[in-house]
Amino acid sequence: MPWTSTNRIYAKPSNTSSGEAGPLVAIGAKAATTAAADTGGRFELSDHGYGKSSVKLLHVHRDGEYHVIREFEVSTELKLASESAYIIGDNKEVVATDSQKNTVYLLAKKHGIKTPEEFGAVVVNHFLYTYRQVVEAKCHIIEYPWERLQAGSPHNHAFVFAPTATRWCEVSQIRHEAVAVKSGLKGLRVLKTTQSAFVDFVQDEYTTLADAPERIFSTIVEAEWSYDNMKSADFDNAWLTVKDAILEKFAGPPDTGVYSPSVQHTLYQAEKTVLEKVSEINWIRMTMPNRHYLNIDVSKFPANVTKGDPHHYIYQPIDKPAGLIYAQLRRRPKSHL
Ligand SMILES: O=c1[nH]c(=O)c2[nH]c(=O)[nH]c2[nH]1
Repeated sequence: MPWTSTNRIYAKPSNTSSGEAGPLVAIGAKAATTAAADTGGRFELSDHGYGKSSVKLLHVHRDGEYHVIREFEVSTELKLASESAYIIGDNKEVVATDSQKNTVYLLAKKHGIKTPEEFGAVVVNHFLYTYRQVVEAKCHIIEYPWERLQAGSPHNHAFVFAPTATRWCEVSQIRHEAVAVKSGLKGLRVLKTTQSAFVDFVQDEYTTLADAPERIFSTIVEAEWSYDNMKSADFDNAWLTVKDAILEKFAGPPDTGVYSPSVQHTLYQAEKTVLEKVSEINWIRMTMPNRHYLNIDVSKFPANVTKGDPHHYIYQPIDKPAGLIYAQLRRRPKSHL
């Protein structure tokens, strides 16, 4: 799976007996020549990696009668210094994807799972410092949205699936570098029936859209962000703060709402709120597809059939196409003036 790794966050972990890798340069150099030799110099492997996808895992923490659950899909990926498995079919340095799956279960049993981000760091650290042939390890985790059942008061051990939004994270580490963590949410679908407009846009020979001073606003929000300092980050709190900031800037106060002049502006407001509220986040990127709900044009029908109860408004939901609107907001580097 094509992960992109970005900011390296905390200092590299302390060495373990098997972790340091002086000979890696030699192994890497040998590997680089393997493909070239096999193809007479015509081709080279420009990327490779392998792992186990979607290892499903339920973690139950039992503290007397009070139980806490978190359910995940964990994917692992390793990059080896050697290309030999690909080029000449030599598996002697290959940590089997089946072993990677087992490792996920065993690390969860050993360390528990406080947050997906911290568990991801445990997983990538383990692979890098157990196997000297691994040059890069990645872990992608999706969390299933279980919530404690409220039966008058919070239930000790029963939960309800509440898929408001899906939480995910990507943790990666290159040997001798710090862990990089990216967190995200997806599938946050929202709609409001007023306090949304889109007017004063370009009018030219390509334009048919009329100014809409009043319209439905609906979107399915995706957001991803990265942390400045993994050690001081409160990942659960950050995720909830991002979700709440998006909902607050989309919806506004319950009685009056908040006016949106465009999807672009609402998206920016949400990102700004996140950077103001969560100091550990150094950038956030959000995507808000504009899911259109069209007014039904009844003007061509006779008045006697279009006349109805003025409380009823009927719109046509449109799946495709959707507007695609995104932006990334980051902190400016501090000026040294
Ligand atoms: O909020 C919006 N932004 C746009 O850029 C756009 N374009 C469009 O057709 N409708 C909208 N709505």
